[in-house]
Amino acid sequence: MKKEQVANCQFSVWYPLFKKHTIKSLILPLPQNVIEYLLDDGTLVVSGSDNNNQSSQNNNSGSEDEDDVQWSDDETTTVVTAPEFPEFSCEVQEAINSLGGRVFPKLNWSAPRDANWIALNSSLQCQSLSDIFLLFKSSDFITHDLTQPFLQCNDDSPDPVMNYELVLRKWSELIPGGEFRCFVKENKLIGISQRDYTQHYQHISKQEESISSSIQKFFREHVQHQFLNEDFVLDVYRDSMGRVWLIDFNPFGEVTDSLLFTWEELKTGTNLSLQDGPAFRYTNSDVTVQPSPCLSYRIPRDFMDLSTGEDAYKLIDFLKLKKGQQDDEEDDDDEEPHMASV
Ligand SMILES: Nc1ncnc2c1ncn2[C@@H]1O[C@H](COP(=O)(O)OP(=O)(O)OP(=O)(O)O)[C@@H](O)[C@H]1O
Ligand SMILES: [Mg+2]
Repeated sequence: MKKEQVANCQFSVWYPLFKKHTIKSLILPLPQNVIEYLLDDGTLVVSGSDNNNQSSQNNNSGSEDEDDVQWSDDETTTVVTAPEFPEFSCEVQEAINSLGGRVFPKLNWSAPRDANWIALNSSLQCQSLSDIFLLFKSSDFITHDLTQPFLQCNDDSPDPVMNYELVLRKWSELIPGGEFRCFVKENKLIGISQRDYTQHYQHISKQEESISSSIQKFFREHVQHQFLNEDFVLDVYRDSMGRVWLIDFNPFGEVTDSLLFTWEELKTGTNLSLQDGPAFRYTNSDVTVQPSPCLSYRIPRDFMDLSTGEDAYKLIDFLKLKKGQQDDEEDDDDEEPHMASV
């Protein structure tokens, strides 16, 4: 995979060419100070959000020697305030409003798909810049775009000059069973995979032929020989009326998830008999339903509840557990750490 091929998959490169066939979107250049804020992995502070940090009430009624938890340390305590980007924020808000008030955010290539669990609505739907910042700052995919977009390229040409951009796409309720990923090699559509392979969708097996032929027709009429690379991966959506929409272009290589194919198959053509058109793969009913591919990016629910104080009983249990552990440690100091004694 060449750097140029990756660069060609940036949103602002393909969007003007395929505008008619995809979801309405706006592209805003990311100011340098916003990029720096996104890359700064200090405390996550998001401006414009409801910061109900009640000022810590220091009524030290409890005896100090009993509880030596240090909530603050005079030397290191600083008041962390969220940086403000008034001009950029106005620009973003205007763009969001003009797209109907709810957007799906991306950078040049990636959406923060690995961070949806952190949002209050557990979704990537955003209504303001602070919603976007919360997702972007929590996402490894966004960091990848910002820091090493050409990591897996194998040519030694200099890195293309980057102009980072915030992409705002009009929010659309896409039904996961309507999403497909298409693999294109030398401008030939060689494979189509159900995108959400963790689920079995009955309609896909029933309508296999009509889905495949409508995607092939869309590809022939609107995409083939019109994209800058001859090898690429195309994401499409087939709506309930049977109309096919373009969702995204991705590089043809390991940076892109090969879903129900392997990259070996796609690159060498093994197991793909292409006489009757592209190979079409979907999850069968007898395949056990698999976990969501982004699960590994989450932190355990308990940590979230503890850190937000969401579940007071959990916090009490946790403190009791800690206290118990401390007592145990005092009892047998030189033993190995252990989880719990039965
Ligand atoms: N405008 C939109 N409104 C609502 N949901 C969307 C929108 N665009 C995309 N999605 C959903 O988000 C998912 C990811 O979108 P997209 O493919 O643009 O992200 P990506 O970061 O490029 O993903 P990948 O890394 O798999 O290429 C899509 O599969 C779709 O379910
Ligand atoms: Mg993509």
